[in-house]
Amino acid sequence: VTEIQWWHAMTGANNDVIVKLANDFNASQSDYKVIPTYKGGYADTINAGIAAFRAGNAPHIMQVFEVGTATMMAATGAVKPVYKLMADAGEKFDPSAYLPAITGYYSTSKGEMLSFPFNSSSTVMWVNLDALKKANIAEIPKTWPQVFEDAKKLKAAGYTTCGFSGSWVTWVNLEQLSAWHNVPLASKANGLDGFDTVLEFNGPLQVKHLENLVELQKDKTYDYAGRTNTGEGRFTSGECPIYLTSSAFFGNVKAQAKFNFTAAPMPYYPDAKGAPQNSIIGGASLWIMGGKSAEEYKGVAKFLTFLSDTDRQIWIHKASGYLPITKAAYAKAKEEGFYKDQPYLETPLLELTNKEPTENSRGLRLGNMVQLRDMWSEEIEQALAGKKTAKQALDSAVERGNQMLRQFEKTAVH
Ligand SMILES: O=P(O)(O)OC[C@H](O)CO
Repeated sequence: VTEIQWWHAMTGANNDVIVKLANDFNASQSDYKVIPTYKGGYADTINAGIAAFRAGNAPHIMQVFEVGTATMMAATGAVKPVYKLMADAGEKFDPSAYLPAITGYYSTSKGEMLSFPFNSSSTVMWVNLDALKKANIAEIPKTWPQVFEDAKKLKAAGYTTCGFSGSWVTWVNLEQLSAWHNVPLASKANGLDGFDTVLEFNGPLQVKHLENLVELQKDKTYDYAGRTNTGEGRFTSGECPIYLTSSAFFGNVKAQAKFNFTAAPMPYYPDAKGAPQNSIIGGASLWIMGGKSAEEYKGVAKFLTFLSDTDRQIWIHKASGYLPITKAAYAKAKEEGFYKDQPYLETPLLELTNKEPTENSRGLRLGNMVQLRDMWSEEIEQALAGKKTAKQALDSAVERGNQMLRQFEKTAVH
């Protein structure tokens, strides 16, 4: 049996999904064995993978979050592009079978798919419906001003430590916020059109949004919940009744929340022209590492085909809240009437396709993004702590970030 190592970053309900997929694949044939290993959060996993590659013992398959895409693309030689893998292995593969909003993120401008879009998500607003009832809020808020107003009512109704919050602070409040309002995060289509991109997220919209969060943090109408998704338990425990994070929070919400819930579209500022635009994807894709044998690659290719199967895609979608990645799976989920029962699982798909994407909403691809996000988070934390104004924090995040981007341009081979 040829072993295939799969490093991943999934915990909770989504870890169960990974383990079941590997077990089912292993049971379906006897030539290959996929062995999944949890390597920590997304940042830990990419760092572990890069270190392992340098030491000559990289896994075959590595799950890399969407913002690690530029780093992986620039790592020529370290990776085997998916389109090449499938062709070399003689595995049937049609890139047009996948949803374009997803594959665009992971393909070259020529449409060559570099990584396999395994788990794509988008940001949604998770809502505790019982809490809304308790606070006499009749409608799910659609705009940011409504969220702020409702969060105050929720606080008064007993949710004293957190009216609303969210995970992945930069993803939600800078990256998705910018796309959803059709304003640039960075030039050159947020870096998709070239590594010589400059950050531009210190504009009026982003500054105003951060000012609002800073103001509401003072009495915990908003309460910061961290740089990654470790704060998500604050929604399922019932502490924070409105919570913006990934659609892939679904598995844990379903298993843990003892209240009625839904996932609504991200709020928008009604005075912003053109909002809401469309959201961008989050989640991760599978990168195939370089330097493995033809036999091992054959097994990896078969595993990617196994993952693309329509019914399996629907199962992943229903179990996790990640998106069905193929057009066939999305169409079948609709036909089955699935979204009539659970409309909230279609929310991220409707956001992604809300309008034809613009230069500001096709996606983003920035080098050193793991480090960028950490630094942006640090600046936002300083503003929330009252050590800097929102404008100062975002100006500094842009300036420091541009230096990191120029560093990436100098050192990356691309
Ligand atoms: O929780 P996920 O897997 O949907 O990922 C959320 C963000 O996109 C991570 O960068």
